[in-house]
Amino acid sequence: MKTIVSLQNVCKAFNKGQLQTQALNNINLTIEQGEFVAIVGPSGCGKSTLLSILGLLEQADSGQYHLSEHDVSTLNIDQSAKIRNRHIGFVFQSFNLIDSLTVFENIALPLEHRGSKKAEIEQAVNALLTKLNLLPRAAYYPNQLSGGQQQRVAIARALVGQPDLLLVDEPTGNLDSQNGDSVMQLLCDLNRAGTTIVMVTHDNRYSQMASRQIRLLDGQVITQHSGTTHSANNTNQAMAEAV
Ligand SMILES: Nc1ncnc2c1ncn2[C@@H]1O[C@H](COP(=O)(O)OP(=O)(O)OP(=O)(O)O)[C@@H](O)[C@H]1O
Repeated sequence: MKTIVSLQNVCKAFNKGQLQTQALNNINLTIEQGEFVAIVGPSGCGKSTLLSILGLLEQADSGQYHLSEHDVSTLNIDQSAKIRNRHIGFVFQSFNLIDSLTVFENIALPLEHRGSKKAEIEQAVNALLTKLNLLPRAAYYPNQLSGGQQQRVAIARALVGQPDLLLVDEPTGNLDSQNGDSVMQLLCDLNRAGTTIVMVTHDNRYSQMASRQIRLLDGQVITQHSGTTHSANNTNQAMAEAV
């Protein structure tokens, strides 16, 4: 099995005036291809910082980060952007779609940045629109969509470049429970089809649907549990049991 993420002794501190916060303290973590990992823990324990480092939005102060076969511990901004575009898809709680672009154009963005050919972009975007039941909304703008539809567009945008790793930050945080459940169902389906996912969530119901839960406290990994390998049935069962 291919290792997608390898973190060794990763530390990250933030300085504000005289105050220093050790957001991550010696994190060691390996994530294999095809895993669905939930990162959980109380507010301030370092979940978002860890996701930002995994997504090359922040750099660790010390330690090693290998993403697929690349040592990405010490990249400059341009190198990080290039690796991020090729290897990482990011889904945010607040969707982060561009309001002035249509659904199609939003999803196409990562491939536009990559300089892909028009025909290739059309094929990839249309395939995802079909897969995620968004084809009838291709020409809509984000503010003409429900929250659940917007999050599906954001997921399509994150996937269009066929990343090695999908990073998902509180994907259901801005959604009602029905739309939240359907976005989680989509993530489980994508994982079953092979997508490697790391998700930060406060929602115990949803973290149980991942194949592994990593619990942080004060910037350290305190426990790791393997959950059930989800099938369509036990995804529904996990939701039902957790209500
Ligand atoms: N840019 C920053 N400047 C200063 N301190 C920061 C910064 N970002 C995070 N921190 C601090 O680092 C620690 C970890 O923050 P982080 O946002 O990673 O936690 P979290 O587990 O994601 O919290 P939440 O669940 O509330 O989103 C916190 O104590 C936070 O105050």
